[in-house]
Order: sequence, then C-alpha cells, then structure tokens
Amino acid sequence: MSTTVRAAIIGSTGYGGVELIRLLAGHPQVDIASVVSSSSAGAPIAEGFPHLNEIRTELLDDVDPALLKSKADVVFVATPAGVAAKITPSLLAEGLKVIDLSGDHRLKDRAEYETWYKKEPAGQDYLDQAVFGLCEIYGDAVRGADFVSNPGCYPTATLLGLVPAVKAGFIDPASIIVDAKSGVSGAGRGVSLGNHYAEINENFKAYKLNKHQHIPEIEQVLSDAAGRKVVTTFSTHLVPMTRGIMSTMYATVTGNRTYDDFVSLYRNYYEGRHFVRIRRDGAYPATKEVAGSNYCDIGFAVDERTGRVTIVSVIDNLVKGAAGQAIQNLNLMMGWDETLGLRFVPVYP
Ligand SMILES: NC(=O)C1=CN([C@@H]2O[C@H](COP(=O)(O)OP(=O)(O)OC[C@H]3O[C@@H](n4cnc5c(N)ncnc54)[C@H](OP(=O)(O)O)[C@@H]3O)[C@@H](O)[C@H]2O)C=CC1
Ligand SMILES: CC(=O)N[C@@H](CCC(=O)OP(=O)(O)O)C(=O)O
Repeated sequence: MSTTVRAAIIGSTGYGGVELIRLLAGHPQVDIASVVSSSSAGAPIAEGFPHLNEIRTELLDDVDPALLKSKADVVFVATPAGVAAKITPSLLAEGLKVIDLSGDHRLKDRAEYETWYKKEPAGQDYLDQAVFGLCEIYGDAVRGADFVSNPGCYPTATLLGLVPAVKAGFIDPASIIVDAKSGVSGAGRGVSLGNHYAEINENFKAYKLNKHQHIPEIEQVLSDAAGRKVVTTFSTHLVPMTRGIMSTMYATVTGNRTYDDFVSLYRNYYEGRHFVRIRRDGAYPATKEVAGSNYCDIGFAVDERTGRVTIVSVIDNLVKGAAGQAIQNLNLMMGWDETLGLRFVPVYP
C-alpha cells in the first residue's frame, strides 16, 4: 500500500534546507507541507531563491510546533548547532517524526557535546532516543524509528570508508589518519571572513586541526565497530569548490591483505546497498563523480612497501552528507525502499 507523507523543513532557507526542497520535490511519496523560517515567516520561499520561481509557491511558516503538527507528519530540522536540541522535545511531544540534520543528537555523551560544540547539550533522554542514521551501517535501527539524527558530512564520507575494514580487522584502528577536504557550501549559507570569495578562491587551507566537532562522532562509530575505544587524527581542509567532500584515509594493514582483499571485503559489505559504489582495478574516485547525487564512492591503494592502505571516499556534502541521507533515513523510517526519490545520476561534468 502506498502512503504519502507530509514533510516540514525547519531551516528551509539554509543550504541543507533548500537542498531538501529540491530533492523532496521529486519524491514520489512525500509532499512538502511547510517550509519554515525563523527570520522570514510570511514571505514566499521563491522570493529569496529565484531558482524555485514558478516551482514552489509556499509562504514560509513560523517555527511553531502546533502549526507544524496541523500540517505535517515529519519534520526535517536543518538548523545551526544548538537549535534542534531546544526545538525537538516539543516536536516529538506533538507526535511528529523528526530527522535532525545538525550535530545536536549525534553524540550520546552530553559532556562530549559540550566539549566539542561548546553549547548546551540536548537532554539525555533525547540523545538515547535518537537513532544515528548512517544508513548503510545502522539502517536496521533506523527502520521504524520516529527520531533520527542525521550524521555529519565529513563523518559520512569517512565512516563509510573505514567501518568495513575496522569491523573485519583489516586495519589497525590506532593507526588511522584522516585527511578530509570540503567544498565551501559545507560551511552553510551564512557569510564569514573565512569563507568569502577572496579568501577562498585559488586558496587551499587547513582548519580546526585536532579541534573539529566531527572528531568525537567519528570516534564514537569507529569505537563501536572496533569493540574498543578508538582515537584518531582527523584533519579538515577547505577547497575552492562549491560542493563535495573527499576523505583520504591512511592506516596500517594487518596480516597480508592485498588490494583485491580490500575490494572484495567492501563489495561484500555493501552488497545490495545502492548508494555505496566501490571502485576496482586500481581506480579511485573524484568529487565530480558523485556531485548532486546520493552516492558515496570509495577506492583503495595498498602499498606493500609501507604496509599501509590509502582509502579514498567521496560524497556530495549537501546530498549524501545532508539532505539526501536525511531522505534515505525517512525512507527507512517509513519502511520504504531506501532509494525512493534518490536514484539520480551525478551531475557531470
Ligand atoms: N552544509 C552542509 O554541507 C551540511 C550541514 N549540516 C548541518 O545541517 C545544519 C544546517 O546546515 P546549513 O543548511 O548548511 O546551514 P545554513 O547556515 O545554510 O542554514 C541554517 C538555517 O537555519 C535557520 N535558523 C537559524 N537559526 C534558527 C533558529 N534559532 N530557529 C530556527 N531556524 C533557525 C536559518 O534560516 P531562517 O533564518 O530562515 O530561520 C538558516 O537558513 C547545520 O547544523 C549544519 O551543521 C550537516 C551536514 C552537511
Ligand atoms: C566547510 C565547513 O566549514 N564545514 C563545516 C561542516 C559543519 C557541519 O556540517 O557541522 P555539523 O555536522 O556539526 O552540523 C565544518 O567544518 O565545521
């Protein structure tokens, strides 16, 4: 039996929210019932986003859980850190399903959130209730859930690239180093000195070394996969492009695993999962090969000389890293095919 779900988007005027509008507009079983803005309620959404002219005519709603309950079944919360922790209890109390795209419900330890995000954490009940929606790893827990915490963009690329090898004991978890790069849309639509054109164009810079808020999220999942506490070096860089993340990961190989062993391990692990594509024959992926799509593409290089493997994982930060994975989570929550409304081919060139 087919059902249609009515969706509301809080933070609909941000990059993640606008991407949700683009993707949900093509979803066969979702109606966009409310687009919400804390600063522009009453204005037509297309006013600030001319690319939606003649396509979306909705007026922006205020952030009002009771109003949202009257219009919607599920709420995507695509707001800056600290906001979802405050709004989510009233949304859940109204009986709405919630998918939080921010970092507010990913870390299960409140003290960790306080340390890395420097904000007031969500209540422990809500952290316990939120299912961490890294679909290809925790999809079984997402099925039928009412409240999902969507993973971060960097953790999505990084963890999909590392978890199979860590779980299978193919690499030493203590040896992992992650070198990650993001396009500028990863920083959101707000302008700051660090992300305006003259600072970014023809420039390439490292930032938040050893301080990035995604470090504990990555370690939380790697520890779960390894069955023991894992700490890792995770370095982030800003690249002068609009979309895309590449995580290049280095680790010491255990035993005599070959390149072919890695390819078959990952192909088996992700068998039947449409959105993870494993490169073969020595090829590794580029960000353009996933742009605009919900794919995560992964490739390997095993160096017998050093005993290390290099794993390259790419995603579009706004799709698999945010809106696309959030919709994949909705599909799982509803018991639908996880690819519903998401089977588009990357934009190329
Ligand atoms: N950009 C990316 O690639 C990714 C982002 N994320 C996370 O998703 C979330 C959204 O990111 P992104 O879209 O890039 O961010 P943006 O800064 O582009 O947009 C966030 C939106 O949130 C709304 N907002 C701000 N404060 C409040 C508030 N107090 N109450 C309600 N709404 C508020 C604003 O819209 P308005 O003023 O209209 O209310 C704003 O447009 C963030 O937590 C981000 O870290 C996660 C993965 C990837
Ligand atoms: C390029 C860039 O600045 N990216 C952001 C990603 C922020 C993000 O998505 O934060 P949460 O997942 O914690 O919500 C950053 O590195 O902080």
